[in-house]
Amino acid sequence: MKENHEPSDVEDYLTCISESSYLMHNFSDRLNAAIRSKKTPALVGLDPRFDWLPAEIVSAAEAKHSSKADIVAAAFEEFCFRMIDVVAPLVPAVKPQAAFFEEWGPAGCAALQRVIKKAREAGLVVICDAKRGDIGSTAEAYARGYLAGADPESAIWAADCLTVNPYLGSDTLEPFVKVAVERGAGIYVLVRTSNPGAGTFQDRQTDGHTLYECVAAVVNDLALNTTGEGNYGAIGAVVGATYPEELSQLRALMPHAPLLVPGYGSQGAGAGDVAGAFDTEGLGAIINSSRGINFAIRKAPYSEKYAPEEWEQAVEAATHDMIADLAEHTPAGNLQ
Ligand SMILES: O=c1ccn([C@@H]2O[C@H](COP(=O)(O)O)[C@@H](O)[C@H]2O)c(=O)[nH]1
Repeated sequence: MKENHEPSDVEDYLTCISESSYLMHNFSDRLNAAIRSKKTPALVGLDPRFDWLPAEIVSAAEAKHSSKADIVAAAFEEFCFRMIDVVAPLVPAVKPQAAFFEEWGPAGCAALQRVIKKAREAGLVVICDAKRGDIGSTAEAYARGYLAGADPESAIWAADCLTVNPYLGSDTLEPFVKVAVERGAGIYVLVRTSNPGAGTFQDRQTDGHTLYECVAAVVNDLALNTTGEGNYGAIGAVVGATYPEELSQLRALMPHAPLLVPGYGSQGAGAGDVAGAFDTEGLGAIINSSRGINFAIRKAPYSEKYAPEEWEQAVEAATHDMIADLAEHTPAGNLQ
């Protein structure tokens, strides 16, 4: 693939920044240190859904607030804070899903901001899943707003990393790459998503290559040019666990890109499906589960073992089970 990828301004730009001292704060180096320290690539998504929240959290929010948006935002914040308290000792990173917070306007956005801050203070790497992307000059505003990287004071949203939509073209990735490298932050570019209709556009072929392979080639170039101490760059790829063959193919096509792999658990993928995402050390990928951890109490075996008010114990047990599952069935076992 790489030989078909035409040189671009992105590459010229990367030649300049590759000597920058900012690379000492490389996102992948920080993420891999966290993965090694927790001995697992399990990533907990923070996807609060009001109808599924514990009753005590909802009643406490209702007692303090009158508008629906304020009630929901307060409940989301409390739920996520308590999720963070449970999972921070166990996993390297969390992924708040911005959509659930944005739905509730300014109150929801303020809650998201505090959740990100709390997660960072708990020592977690924070990946904000907001799937941003726009023409270059606008993309830069997104990048400046979300990407704080090594210094949490450098951006309002203060995330370590942001998910990015590449549909507008490789030039629109440039501002994200620039800000990420300057601040020691990272981005995960959508390459092969986990949804059932992912292939509608992503599998379309041009000159014998699918669209997702073309995006993967660009991502790997960006990753290669933003490596720090280790093999992986600050620019990674989102690749769904629900397409295991493509996941293994993309691991090989993007040897320098860290992978963010959603689809484990509630979307049906298991540990065997994500084994191909890792290198032999058990690095190179983080595996996300959101509903399966957040709302473990709603499903067997946790619903049988714990009372509804013991939902945090269910979260803890589900996180331990995911960690053990990945350790047993994937190269992540080599981290133990
Ligand atoms: O291809 C993609 C990209 C992002 N997501 C997001 O990940 C979580 C998955 O949640 P589960 O409850 O574990 O299914 C969610 O926030 C999605 O928006 C994805 O699923 N697939």
